[in-house]
Amino acid sequence: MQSAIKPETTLTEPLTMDAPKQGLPVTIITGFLGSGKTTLLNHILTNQTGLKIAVLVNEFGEIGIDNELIVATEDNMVELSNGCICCTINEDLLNSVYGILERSEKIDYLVVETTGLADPLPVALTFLGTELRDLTRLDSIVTVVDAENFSVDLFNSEAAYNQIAYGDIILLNKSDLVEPSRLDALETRLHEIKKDPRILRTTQAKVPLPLILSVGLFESDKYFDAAEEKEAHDRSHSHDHDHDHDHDHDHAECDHDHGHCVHDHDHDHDHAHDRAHDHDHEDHTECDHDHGHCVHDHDHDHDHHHHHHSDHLAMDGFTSLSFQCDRPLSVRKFQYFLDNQLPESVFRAKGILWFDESDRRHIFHLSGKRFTMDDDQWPYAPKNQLVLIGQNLDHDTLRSQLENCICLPSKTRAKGFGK
Ligand SMILES: Nc1nc2c(ncn2[C@@H]2O[C@H](COP(=O)(O)OP(=O)(O)OP(=O)(O)O)[C@@H](O)[C@H]2O)c(=O)[nH]1
Repeated sequence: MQSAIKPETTLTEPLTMDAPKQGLPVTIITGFLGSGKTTLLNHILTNQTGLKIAVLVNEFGEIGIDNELIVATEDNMVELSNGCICCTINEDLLNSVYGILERSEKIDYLVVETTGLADPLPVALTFLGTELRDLTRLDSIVTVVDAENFSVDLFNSEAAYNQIAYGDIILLNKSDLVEPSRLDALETRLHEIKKDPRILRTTQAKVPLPLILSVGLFESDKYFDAAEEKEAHDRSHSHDHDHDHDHDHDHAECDHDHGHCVHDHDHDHDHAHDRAHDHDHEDHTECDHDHGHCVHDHDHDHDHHHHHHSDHLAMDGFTSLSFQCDRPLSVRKFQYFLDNQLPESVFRAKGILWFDESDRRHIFHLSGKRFTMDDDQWPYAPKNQLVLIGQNLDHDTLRSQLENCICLPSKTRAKGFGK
């Protein structure tokens, strides 16, 4: 494991500390797959009243499940991007932020949720190393840690390591799932990665919002030498927050029509030793008329030459498989899939599921070995959307296993398959 990058070596010029930094305050939420980033986002959106918050969400899976998992609030706006913001100072992210800044309605705060596989540093540098530094003020990086699944070796990933190393605040989340002794051990481990970490133990990412928003930790802590006093400016944001309403599952309506398409987007980040820069894009489109939907496969190979962050997670072969279907699944077959077919290499899954046996919308999450299924009402016509993320996935096998979970419409269908 390489040690963390010294931030001062990555910034071309230090910011002047004389003038208080103006601009849109930004909080970056990072953390490994399934740690609770979207849960934290929903906590913020639900409880932070009085501020107009813009949200940028970057997802690794490519069918945009998150837009259905993020609570809809009247005041706030949510933008989703599927571009890969994990790699470099990113045009897409830059453009999305400009889009927000240029809106006529005033936005008070920006929250960026990165994918679980992203190194937060390039995201931070997008705000610090571009013209955005005059228009925004990076407030803090909040890192969500899954207390149950956090692994000792961090998947041998520098991205996961940097999520901890650059977290101004670490939420040790899912503390309900583990013994206190495990929490103590994890804190010890976090101390080894990071001196004086600010660690907050949480369940469902429920943290008092004044502890994580407008705290001005980012600038003062690490990225700039100047031992400047915290600007009074930072403090002048007054919020009235922390009404801990219960979430009432007010799901955003999806007005995107994804058609009947299955998108499959693999990110293969391949860091060769010579750091040769080499992009390899492949697009396959197959149509499977028998099942009445399309299959897009998008393989995305990056080959980076960043000296500092060499070991991306995706280097270890993390890919995502997206499955969509406008016919119901059989509960029994899906159960069989979970119990007997789903490989351990699938580390994370999330889905909106439609079962033949139920008229409810089922929300499926898997992180590590644990899965949960919640349900609510369909705000639109039922369909299935599922994303599986893991290492070295056998996409073809998984896809055919998932297709075998689909209920056969009727005996009149000519071509039977599966049982
Ligand atoms: N038991 C328990 N479950 C939690 C807690 N926080 C989040 N979860 C669940 O963990 C699962 C993943 O949470 P998300 O908020 O979607 O995680 P995420 O980090 O956004 O996931 P990705 O975007 O896929 O990386 C969901 O089923 C949550 O309900 C917690 O404190 N305790």
